[in-house]
Amino acid sequence: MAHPRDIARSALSNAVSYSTLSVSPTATFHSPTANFHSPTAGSQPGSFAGSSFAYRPGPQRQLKPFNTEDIKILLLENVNETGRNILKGQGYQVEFLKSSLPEPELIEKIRDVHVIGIRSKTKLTAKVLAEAKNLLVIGCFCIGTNQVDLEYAAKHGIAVFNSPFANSRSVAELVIAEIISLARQLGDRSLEMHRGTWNKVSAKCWEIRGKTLGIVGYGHIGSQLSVLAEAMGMNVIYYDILTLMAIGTAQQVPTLEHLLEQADFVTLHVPETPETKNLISTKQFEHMKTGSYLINASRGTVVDIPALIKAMRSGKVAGAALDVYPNEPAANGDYFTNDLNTWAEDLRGLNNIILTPHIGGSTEEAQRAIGVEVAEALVRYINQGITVGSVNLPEVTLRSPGIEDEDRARVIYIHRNVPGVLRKVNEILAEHNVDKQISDSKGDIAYLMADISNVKTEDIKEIRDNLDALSSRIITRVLY
Ligand SMILES: NC(=O)C1=CN([C@@H]2O[C@H](COP(=O)(O)OP(=O)(O)OC[C@H]3O[C@@H](n4cnc5c(N)ncnc54)[C@H](O)[C@@H]3O)[C@@H](O)[C@H]2O)C=CC1
Ligand SMILES: O=C(O)CCC(=O)C(=O)O
Repeated sequence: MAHPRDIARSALSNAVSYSTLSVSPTATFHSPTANFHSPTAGSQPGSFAGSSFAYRPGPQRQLKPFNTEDIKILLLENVNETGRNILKGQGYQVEFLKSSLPEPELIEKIRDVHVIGIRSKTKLTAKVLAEAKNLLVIGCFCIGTNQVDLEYAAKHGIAVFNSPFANSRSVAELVIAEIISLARQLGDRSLEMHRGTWNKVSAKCWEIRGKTLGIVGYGHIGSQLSVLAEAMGMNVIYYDILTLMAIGTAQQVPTLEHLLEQADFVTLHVPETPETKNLISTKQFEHMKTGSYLINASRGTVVDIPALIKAMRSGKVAGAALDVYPNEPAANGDYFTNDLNTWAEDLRGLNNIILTPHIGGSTEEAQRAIGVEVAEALVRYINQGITVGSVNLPEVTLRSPGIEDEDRARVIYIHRNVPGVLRKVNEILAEHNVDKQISDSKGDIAYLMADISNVKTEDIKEIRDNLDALSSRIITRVLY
């Protein structure tokens, strides 16, 4: 018996209507530049703002198997208007909420939608996704994707996209500000003045010139930070599980301990994974230099906060800046207290600690660029089935048929990666002319895309039904 998800999705891909012709859709495979300022560019159907790679010059047909207004999108967590405008410009139904939702409300809403857009707070667990019977695709309007059960999503043919580096610069700049602020105890001095106290001190206040910055995780953010820190006269060392090319005169060190023993400032830029949980805990604080500083703008689980509190009380750590926490409030105005994290009051009572509400990527430039990048990826996936940039499905693309190419259809078949599938699929497609075909796999999941010609509207149902009947099938979509 067909799963309700499949029936709902089938309803979309069975609707037989040739879509209107549009201007040339081109593809953006790189983050738009950070100074992208046009909230409306790219909002017209089939055009993509900030495109850096147009893979077919002439006019192309926009492939859609449905009426665009049937597509329901839920955007949570105040997704930037650049993204909202692109999705609305396609004619999709877009519901926009400023905050994340408690799980019961999320489950209620996710049942109904084909697309969900989130940022870092909304947890799309297997339990939540199991209720999302219509869901085709998830857009994470941020870098991190740890909040989504990527494996469950892939196994159920739900694509996940993110914006891999549009906010990296914003995070790196925040960290530079924090390094100086901690070295000069700016947070404490400012707080004292706000309370009416003049406290002019130089003891244990330092220049950052000549100090060593230890970067844990030398990816997009870590390497960007490396450049900025060197420009300010710091020596940079980094630790990463991968061997990575050093930028400038930075040096990779072989172990985390080497880094902790040498660094005056330790800053964390790793993803949330089982390996990075409590990456910095009691043992690691022991390795740190007395009077050094810790900055965490990665994920809250990476630092053992009770251990940090002890290390700061003992003077081992002279200051810290935290932007992320194991449990974060759902919305602005909510409280950050012991109800959320049992140690919150102790943390707030420490000296020289900068606490920010997960604002590392919160700049106008970053949010605008992320809005464009993720919304464009969603449009490409919904309208053309292109998975380039997906974090959980194989990355597959084909150039779209031109407007003159009639009687064409694009078959998308997401399936379990088991032997013999291609043969069976090609038997089904054999009655038509297969113009182009591409297939790729990622672990247990494979994604096949074929553009076929010589297809009549009445053939489409048969193709779908035959593909749906294969035991390897996860999702079938036919776009035309
Ligand atoms: N505070 C904020 O607003 C923001 C926070 N973030 C967080 O920052 C994290 C890092 O971002 P990017 O630099 O863009 O990621 P990235 O993927 O470009 O780089 C992460 C680096 O960490 C390394 N790594 C992974 N596990 C490691 C381990 N156990 N030990 C040492 N190195 C390890 C990887 O090899 C990689 O080089 C994101 O995953 C996200 O969680 C990202 C953007 C904004
Ligand atoms: O600004 C946000 O919503 C989340 C930023 C972040 O942590 C990320 O991009 O991974």
